[in-house]
Amino acid sequence: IFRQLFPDEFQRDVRKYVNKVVSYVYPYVEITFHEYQVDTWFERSKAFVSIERYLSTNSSNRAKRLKANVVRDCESVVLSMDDYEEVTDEFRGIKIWWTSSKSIPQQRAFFSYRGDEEKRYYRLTCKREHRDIITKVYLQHVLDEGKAIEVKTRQRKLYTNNKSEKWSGYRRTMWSHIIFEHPSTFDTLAMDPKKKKEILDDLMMFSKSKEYYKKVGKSWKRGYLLYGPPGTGKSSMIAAMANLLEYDIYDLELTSVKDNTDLRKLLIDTSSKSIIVIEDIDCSLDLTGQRKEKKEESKEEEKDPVKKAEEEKDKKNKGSEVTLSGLLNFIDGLWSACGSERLIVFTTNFLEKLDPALIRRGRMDKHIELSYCCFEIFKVLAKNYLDLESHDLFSTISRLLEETKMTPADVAENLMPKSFEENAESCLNKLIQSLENAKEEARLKAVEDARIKAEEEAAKKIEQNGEKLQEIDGKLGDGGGKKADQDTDILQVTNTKENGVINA
Ligand SMILES: Nc1ncnc2c1ncn2[C@@H]1O[C@H](COP(=O)(O)OP(=O)(O)OP(=O)(O)O)[C@@H](O)[C@H]1O
Ligand SMILES: [Mg+2]
Repeated sequence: IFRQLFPDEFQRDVRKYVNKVVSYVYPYVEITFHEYQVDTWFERSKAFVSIERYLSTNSSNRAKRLKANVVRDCESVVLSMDDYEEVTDEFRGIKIWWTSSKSIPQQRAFFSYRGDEEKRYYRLTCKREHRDIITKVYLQHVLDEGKAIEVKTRQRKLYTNNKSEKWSGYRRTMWSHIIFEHPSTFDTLAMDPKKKKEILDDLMMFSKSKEYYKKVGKSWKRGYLLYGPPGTGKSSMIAAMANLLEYDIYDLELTSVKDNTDLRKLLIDTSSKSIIVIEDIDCSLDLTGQRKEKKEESKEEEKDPVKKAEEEKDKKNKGSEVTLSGLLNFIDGLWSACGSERLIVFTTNFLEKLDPALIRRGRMDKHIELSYCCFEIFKVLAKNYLDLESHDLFSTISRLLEETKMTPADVAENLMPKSFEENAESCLNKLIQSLENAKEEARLKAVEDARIKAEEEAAKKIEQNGEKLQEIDGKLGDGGGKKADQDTDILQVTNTKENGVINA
């Protein structure tokens, strides 16, 4: 009626004054939280995510229309407020209204980008007189609660880094992830119980030492170096650590990182409560080699410029230019202090191949050796795989494990039933057979090695004796028969090749 009765200009003026009067007497304050902020529009606003979580737990039974998200592989459903829904919350006797809404763009551009998608937001409304307590106390409470709920309900993720070249452009992602669902735990991990307890205590202590690290002036992170032959449980232990502490895993593939700067960017983009893993660090990059190469290069004289350009091009194509110093800075440089509660884990099969600087305490605080299967490890595996705590065959297995080396992976493989006919005893017999085979193989190998060694030594002696012979020949030749006659009465030289002994 208003629109029909009054001309446009008048309507505009009336609206302006009505708004002024309303804002003067309107007893409420409104605060809006957008899903995407202007400066970080490739990442959802953390406040928005926290509010979403908070409202979904605290108000979902009051809202009438809900949205459902299925998490953890269809195991549970998380409900959140649907768009244009309103719920009320109460904080210290103050009533707060939350509405969820979205602004829809007027027209859609042909090329879609974040700017023309629907923009969701939450709006908080409260009475004006409560403004201070709401902005200073209540909002912090909502953010903290939201974060705590996230920790409780979050799906843990396993990340891997994308190749540096793929980072550019809109929605750049340095890390790709899948939901982490490895079943390994410290219960299923077979290792010496004493050692296991020590590691468990160490990890639990770390996760509860926020204040302690602050007090001693260290950033809240810890380095673990896991070393041992293939198949001794290094990767399984990382999964068990992540499951114990409920951390995410960042599996860093060094060869895909272009240079030290990109390595730093990757580090900044990792979240707290995570494990950064570099597997087989000795094979990832020839870090020490690169250091030598650089030294040699600097010594070289001026190179032909064409050759130099070609070499540089080659280097670029080769991929990673990450250096040892870049990696050292990654672990405990100034940038490593960003974020907190992080474990850095390296694994290697060859401890001796690593640069001492890389594994010194402070960088890799705890060195854990995972080695061949002993009887203690076997007992855990037998319990896990066959539900056996004792058996007559255990003593034979114990003796054989002392006499031969077998990795826990091999033992586990033998203990696993392969058909419905197999039972615990047949699996144990299978293991005994494998152990005996391994023992026999080891014996034959030792005999072969000894034979090769003896041959090498014999060859070496013959060579040395040949040299001695030449020396004596020389003496005889130089001084003439006379001198030799003075020195020796009889000189008889034989060289028996079989035993490499010289008789002179
Ligand atoms: N200590 C162990 N406890 C329980 N299972 C183990 C253990 N060691 C090995 N296994 C079994 O062997 C398999 C291989 O182990 P894992 O991948 O952890 O070895 P790894 O030490 O990481 O080897 P690599 O050095 O080759 O990466 C796992 O699937 C696991 O089932
Ligand atoms: Mg492994």
